Amino acid sequence: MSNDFPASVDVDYTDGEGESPDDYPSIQHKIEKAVEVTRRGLEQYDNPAVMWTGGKDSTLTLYFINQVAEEYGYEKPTAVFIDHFQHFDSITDFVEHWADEWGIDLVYARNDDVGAYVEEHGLEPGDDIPVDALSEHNQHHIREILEFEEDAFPFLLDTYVGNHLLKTVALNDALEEYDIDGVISGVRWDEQEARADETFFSPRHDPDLFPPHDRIQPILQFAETDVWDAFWNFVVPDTVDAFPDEGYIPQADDDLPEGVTQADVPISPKYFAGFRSLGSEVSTEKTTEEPAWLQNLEGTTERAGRAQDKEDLMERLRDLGYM
Ligand SMILES: Nc1ncnc2c1ncn2[C@@H]1O[C@H](COP(=O)(O)OS(=O)(=O)O)[C@@H](OP(=O)(O)O)[C@H]1O
Repeated sequence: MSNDFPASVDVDYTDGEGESPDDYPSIQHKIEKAVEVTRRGLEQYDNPAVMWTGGKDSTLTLYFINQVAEEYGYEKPTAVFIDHFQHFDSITDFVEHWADEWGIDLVYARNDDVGAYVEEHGLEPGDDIPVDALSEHNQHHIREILEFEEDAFPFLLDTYVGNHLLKTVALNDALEEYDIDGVISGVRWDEQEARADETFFSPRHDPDLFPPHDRIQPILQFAETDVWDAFWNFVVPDTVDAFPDEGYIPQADDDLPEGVTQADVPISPKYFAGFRSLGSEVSTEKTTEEPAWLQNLEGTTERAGRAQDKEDLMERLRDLGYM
């Protein structure tokens, strides 16, 4: 691992070590830290980018970026949406609408080689993709990096080969193409065991695995319930004039302030419909129709249906560059 990348960056890679959401006892403490990390990130990296899915975590992260950029005069980073070909349809409409509204340059990262095979053969999620039909670049990842020996793998996101090719390889290629040195993402300590030891600035410097870069993770300290608190008390009132400044928590999609519709609120319609997290169309389940923020957040799971979370799959994917 190279120790001199990026030479000019001055961040503390141990910041957040051994901490958990409880070390930030109020929403104010959590927000203060998010702003501090975001500000340092925008200041220290030449070309940071934010990983944005339209999900609640990355949208909250983008809110802090917008605030910091506007207050301190930084350029807003490009937002990278990794299109893995299995998103809910409404998600791209959501990100395009809010990118436009917030003046964000949005780019799509895709593994085009896999995409072309899927398209040409009309594959559905779960169908097999033969390894030897893919490019040398993808075969290198499958054989040398993942050490996967079978002839084919399923076109599914939440699997070892599928997730790596559709998301990590697409991300790595985008880092290279846009020369990105800081990847700002919305990962949180409480959402996944494999993310519980992350620090606010985290190095990814091994050039054999990815274009060397750092991860900037401003909302590690937010538990799921804090994310919703931040939305209804800060993000939404700051974005939608008709919302009271002191915050307001709607009980349903028809319980918005006079004249406001769901489309005016920077929260994906999927959360209004009861989804707690937005993975892929085939891997994400909802267990109730109740809006996400009203569900029993502490007593039930946020990531129902995510096969990635099984065994040590997430750990292995993350070692190879996943978020
Ligand atoms: N496809 C894609 N495109 C761009 N950015 C992405 C992508 N997948 C993950 N991320 C980034 O990682 C954050 C956490 O993602 P998740 O926990 O929902 O992802 S997953 O469980 O690993 O699928 C995620 O934030 P949220 O999606 O808001 O949770 C992003 O900052």
